Amino acid sequence: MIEFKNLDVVFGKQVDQALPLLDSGVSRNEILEKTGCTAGVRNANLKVEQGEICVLMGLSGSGKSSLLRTANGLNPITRGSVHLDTENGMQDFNSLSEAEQRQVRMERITMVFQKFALMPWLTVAQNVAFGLEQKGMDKKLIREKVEEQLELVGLTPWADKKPSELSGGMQQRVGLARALAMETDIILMDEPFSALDPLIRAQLQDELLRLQAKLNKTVVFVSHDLDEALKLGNHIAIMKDGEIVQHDTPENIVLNPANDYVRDFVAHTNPVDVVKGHSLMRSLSSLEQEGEEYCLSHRHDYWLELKSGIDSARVRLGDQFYPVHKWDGEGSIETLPKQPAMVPVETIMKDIMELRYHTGHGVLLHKNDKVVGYVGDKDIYHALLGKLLDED
Ligand SMILES: Nc1ncnc2c1ncn2[C@@H]1O[C@H](COP(=O)(O)OP(=O)(O)OP(=O)(O)O)[C@@H](O)[C@H]1O
Repeated sequence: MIEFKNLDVVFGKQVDQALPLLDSGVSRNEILEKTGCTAGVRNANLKVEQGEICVLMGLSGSGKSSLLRTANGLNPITRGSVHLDTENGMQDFNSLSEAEQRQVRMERITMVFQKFALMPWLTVAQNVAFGLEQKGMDKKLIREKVEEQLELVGLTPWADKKPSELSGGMQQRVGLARALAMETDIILMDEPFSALDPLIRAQLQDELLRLQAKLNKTVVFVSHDLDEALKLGNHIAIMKDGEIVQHDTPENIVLNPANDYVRDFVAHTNPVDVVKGHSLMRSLSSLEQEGEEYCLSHRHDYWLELKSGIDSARVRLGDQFYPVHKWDGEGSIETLPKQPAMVPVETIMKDIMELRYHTGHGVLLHKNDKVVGYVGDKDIYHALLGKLLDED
């Protein structure tokens, strides 16, 4: 976990003069005019939990990198604090001695850069090994770890090549492998995919999500691309002129923008691509229950029968029973049987609508193999009419 508390970053010589202006709400431009200082970050408060990807998003110059770089000491903290999970619990990074800070940086945090920052004279494997050697790790162990990481990002055959022999996307995979090899809990990513072309970029985003599902890191990810933020972020913090103006789930950012700045960002985003099953559904516990059956629709005499586990689930329409088909997102919806579908709660609304359309049934949702809810037409219409979050 990492937490930024009341954090200000002011660049310039006359910081003492700039701070009172910052506190009285004077604009960034005026502070610059009066003192020559730039308010990079203003009173940022942000907590990123273990297992979460938090995307810092905003226009160029909004302070994303300045905030990110305080986490590992690349930018000075003018005021406020950054707290990190260490073996001694949560600790204020600035209160540590220099030696402790160095150790925390090495053991708790790694960073992936936009321009990869690989060493051109070293091979792929040597680049991945570099940080581990700095740590003083045993040679044999390093070899094992490097092999493991290269395997994880699909670069095993390229281990002995130089970075210049690799494409941009592959070089960034090396950057990712190098960061993962350090086995730190926290990974800072400063526009890591921005230099890549769209197809490779999408592949690396998928790869990051796949790795994250497995590795459960605390990731702070800077991006100026809303689609990327919506795809990757469990939470998104939108920054403007150094301030975090909204910190929220992707769905809330799109459906309930906090101000016009955020509204402009999301104006062209289709909620159908963003809203997930867990926000749409009626929860199982809220459905009327009769014995082993849960009511999906009284009007249609439509019920979910759940005797024991998820595999026993079936749906009854009048006196006709339908087995439930589990779908995990692989393959095309059009080829699925015309039976009620059971999908993970994270499934996006677009897929849920397509499942509803194709199967002729409402869609059941599960989390870790437990049935948790149901999405019917009513729930879809509610969301489309923007009523979703008002009701929660
Ligand atoms: N080392 C520095 N010295 C002086 N000013 C700086 C420094 N680093 C950043 N700034 C200023 O702080 C403000 C925030 O910059 P920052 O790089 O954090 O924004 P950003 O949102 O990451 O932008 P980008 O997307 O362009 O990288 C800008 O006005 C920038 O000029």
